[in-house]
Amino acid sequence: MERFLLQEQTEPFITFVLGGPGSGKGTQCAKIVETFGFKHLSAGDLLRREIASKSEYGSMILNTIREGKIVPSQVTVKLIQKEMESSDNKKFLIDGFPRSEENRMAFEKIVGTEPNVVLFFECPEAEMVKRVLDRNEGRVDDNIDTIKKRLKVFEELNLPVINYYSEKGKVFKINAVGTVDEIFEQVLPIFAACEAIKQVA
Ligand SMILES: Nc1ncnc2c1ncn2[C@@H]1O[C@H](COP(=O)(O)OP(=O)(O)O)[C@@H](O)[C@H]1O
Ligand SMILES: Nc1ccn([C@@H]2O[C@H](COP(=O)(O)OP(=O)(O)O)[C@@H](O)[C@H]2O)c(=O)n1
Repeated sequence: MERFLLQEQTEPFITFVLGGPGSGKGTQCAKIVETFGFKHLSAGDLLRREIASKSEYGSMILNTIREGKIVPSQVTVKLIQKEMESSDNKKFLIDGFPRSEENRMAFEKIVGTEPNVVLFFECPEAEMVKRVLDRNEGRVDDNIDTIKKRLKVFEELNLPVINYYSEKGKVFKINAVGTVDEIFEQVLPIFAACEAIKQVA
């Protein structure tokens, strides 16, 4: 018992990875995981997994994604929280979340913490549209009509979250145009210079 009480509790290190649809968040997350050993939690992947597992929320989530809208925060935050709690790795890359101020406030309330770092992949709309249409993963939302809706939702609901964290000095803005390696060259020094990551198990 005493051994557990004496065990050091380290705070998690949380990075939110934001950017419009197709800006390259998932691609860069894979490189960050490879280099810095984070646990990657993609909100979109967790929601798609719920649809595939035919959970009680599956059809609601599918309809919401088809419309390019945002799934109720309660549902998404619970999925993220469950993954965080069951992970031994406490360095988290939370990708595609928070997508709205409602998402952000629900995370802060339910998980009870703020991110250490927010990465924002800034990409022109035409490039995002091209990448999403070329993605070819058979996603129900990678078609021109849904992309237009997702871009509108990004501008109206996600940019305010980026502004909120910018005012807190937490946002690192990355130019998402270029090769995957060129973009990662901008990401690398952010984590390489971060002493706090080294304190986290
Ligand atoms: N720097 C890049 N240049 C060109 N295409 C890219 C680049 N980064 C990612 N892609 C491609 O663009 C598409 C969207 O990238 P992805 O990482 O899935 O974006 P997001 O997670 O932001 O939706 C994928 O098909 C990916 O292979
Ligand atoms: N926090 C989130 C993340 C994704 N989603 C839904 O999942 C869809 C796909 O998100 P994603 O992050 O996998 O993909 P991209 O739009 O970044 O390409 C979004 O358009 C939303 O419908 C959500 O509702 N809430």
